[in-house]
Amino acid sequence: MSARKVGVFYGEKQALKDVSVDIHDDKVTAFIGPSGCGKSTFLRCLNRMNDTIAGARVVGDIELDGDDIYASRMDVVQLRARVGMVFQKPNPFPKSIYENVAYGPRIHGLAEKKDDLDGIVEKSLKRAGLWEEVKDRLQESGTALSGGQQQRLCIARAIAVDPEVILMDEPCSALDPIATAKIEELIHELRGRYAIAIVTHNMQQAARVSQRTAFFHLGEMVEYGRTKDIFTNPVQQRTQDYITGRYG
Ligand SMILES: Nc1ncnc2c1ncn2[C@@H]1O[C@H](COP(=O)(O)OP(=O)(O)OP(=O)(O)O)[C@@H](O)[C@H]1O
Repeated sequence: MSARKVGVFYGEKQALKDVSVDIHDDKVTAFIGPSGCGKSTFLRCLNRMNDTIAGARVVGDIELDGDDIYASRMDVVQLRARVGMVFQKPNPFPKSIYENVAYGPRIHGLAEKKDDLDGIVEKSLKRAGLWEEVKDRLQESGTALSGGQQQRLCIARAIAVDPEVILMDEPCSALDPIATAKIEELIHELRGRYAIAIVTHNMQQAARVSQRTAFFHLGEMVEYGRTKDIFTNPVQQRTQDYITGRYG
């Protein structure tokens, strides 16, 4: 995906200006920066989730495989399958584990027969690292799982519709350290198969999981580059100040 000169307004107020970033196929891209700098606002531009916020307006260009995602002919439901999203708080549907994963492929017509659907559910749960824990209880409610399991279920749900990109908005902030480590491990495993963009408050996490990092401050994207360079040799003073803990 590529974003060029993206800006977002909430009513009259401009929350984000002139952001240009590439999300590479085989890399994890982290968005870091202090609270309120616009990381989540930018992430939501990438699958048009800001469309759901009254008064939000997006300017600039965002392309997925060369297609303008804001073009009027773009099918937004289809787009959100191609660019899946995982939120801060795990949000499984109040349905069975099986249904949480099967719902998307069913409405997108990805399975003709029950066997096909079973196969997609199993594959998605395996890729999300949850299969072994739930294979004997697929009919139990998704909401009865632990927080970390629920978040992996949400990742399986995103994977099930065969996305190209997965967006993660602080996916570990509601989880304990063990569940967090599992999600980070999973991000490593998913890289290569999906392009991943992750918003995180946690700089150590960004350094651990990503290969590219974009640093946001006050609605601007201050610096974007290889994660190693951003954390060891940033070009901008504001990046340096943030990573050394002077603010945020
Ligand atoms: N729905 C909304 N309506 C109005 N203003 C909003 C809305 N969502 C975000 N904003 C404003 O846009 C700016 C950027 O917010 P955003 O949530 O994108 O920042 P963030 O960097 O993700 O912060 P955090 O790390 O705290 O989640 C903030 O000033 C915020 O108050």
